[in-house]
Amino acid sequence: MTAGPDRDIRGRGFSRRAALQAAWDWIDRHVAPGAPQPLAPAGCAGLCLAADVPAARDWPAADLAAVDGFAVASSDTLGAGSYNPVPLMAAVAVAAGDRLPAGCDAVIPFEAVQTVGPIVEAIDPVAPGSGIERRGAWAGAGSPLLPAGRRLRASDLGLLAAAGPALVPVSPPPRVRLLLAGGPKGGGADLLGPMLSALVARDGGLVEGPERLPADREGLAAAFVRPGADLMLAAGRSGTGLDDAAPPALAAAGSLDLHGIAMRPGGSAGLGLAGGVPVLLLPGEPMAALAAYELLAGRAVRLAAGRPPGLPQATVTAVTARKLVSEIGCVDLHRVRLDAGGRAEPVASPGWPGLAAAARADGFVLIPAESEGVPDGASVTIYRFD
Ligand SMILES: Nc1nc2c(c(=O)[nH]1)N[C@H]1C(S)=C(S)[C@@H](COP(=O)(O)OP(=O)(O)OC[C@H]3O[C@@H](n4cnc5c(N)ncnc54)[C@H](O)[C@@H]3O)O[C@H]1N2
Ligand code: MOO
Repeated sequence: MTAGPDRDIRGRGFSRRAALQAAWDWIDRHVAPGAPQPLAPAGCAGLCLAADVPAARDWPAADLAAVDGFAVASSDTLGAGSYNPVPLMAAVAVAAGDRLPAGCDAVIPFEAVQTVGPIVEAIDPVAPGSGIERRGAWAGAGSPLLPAGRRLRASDLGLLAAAGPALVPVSPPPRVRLLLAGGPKGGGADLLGPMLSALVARDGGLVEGPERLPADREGLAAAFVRPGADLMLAAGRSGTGLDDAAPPALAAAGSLDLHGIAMRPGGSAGLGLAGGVPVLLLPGEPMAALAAYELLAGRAVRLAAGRPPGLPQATVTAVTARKLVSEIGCVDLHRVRLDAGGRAEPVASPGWPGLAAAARADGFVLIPAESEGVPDGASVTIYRFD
């Protein structure tokens, strides 16, 4: 058993750690986006659609010229050829984007006609629909425009202005309370506030804090039960030391459902509920906090924001320059850099702390729990830090 709400493991150490997959399952069961809000699309860049959005009207709204030339009835060009120019008495000069005049069903580009004085002559027949954009060609009223879950891109805002409804249902950004428990020891600077705030914002959360609190069980428990947050992250004092107040504080405020996760770095992370709100406990050691954010907390923030739960980093495949050793039963996060030959070279072992090593790395490779690692020359997926 991992520590439950009633068992204080301070001074005893972890007897067993939960599988990372079990922590993901817990997050997927307990975290959901907030009720959809109808918002004007202009303010929705980066937010996620909470439902499918169909086109509200035909786009284009009418048949339009797609080229600069002469709008014609295609039947008027029948039999035209360079030896049989056909005068087009009803041709109307149009520019691309103009509404097609009544009675016309094609546009002949300037290059495909000859003019004799004021007379325009077709030197080739045109098919109906040639040189035009039909009404509803890009989207017909009621047809699917954007799917639920879509994180709105700049171009989507254009699409919605063209053919979407006045208001779209979006998942509101979750309010993420960021608590720093205890802070750095030995008078160092706080690294976790800036780093975790940026990560939460990256994943679509609205940061409340960071709030610095002493490593005190009552004070932390009070911060956990305070209403107003959709999700909470508490970083620092998450381990098994005598000063590690965050796990017992969460147990007192609600429930400590998992503590100790089979991953490196970040293995002293935990999770539970306070006042019905999911709480993630992250280690204080900054590299462990980064790993636990990426592998656990980030998933919760993205789900709460209505985003896909998987890692958001761009990936690249590379061949290892050296063996990546891994501990069986534990997901290992290897910081790697790409060497001059484009090969993945480890910069530090998963058990070695330090954010400085992350700064020297281009990304990370994840070795699954069942693997002893990968040999040199093997192909791996790198999640890029940038
Ligand atoms: N018996 C065992 N001891 C430890 C284990 C274990 O499995 N058995 N795991 C180790 C691992 S791994 C880690 S990681 C740490 C986790 O420690 P905590 O989460 O309790 O972290 P703290 O005690 O708060 O501090 C550790 C370290 O981090 C620095 N820190 C904390 N907050 C900040 C901050 N806001 N900004 C910058 N740096 C911060 C702090 O100065 C400490 O150096 O437990 C091991 N022990
Ligand atoms: O939580 Mo500790 O890395 O396992 O660095």
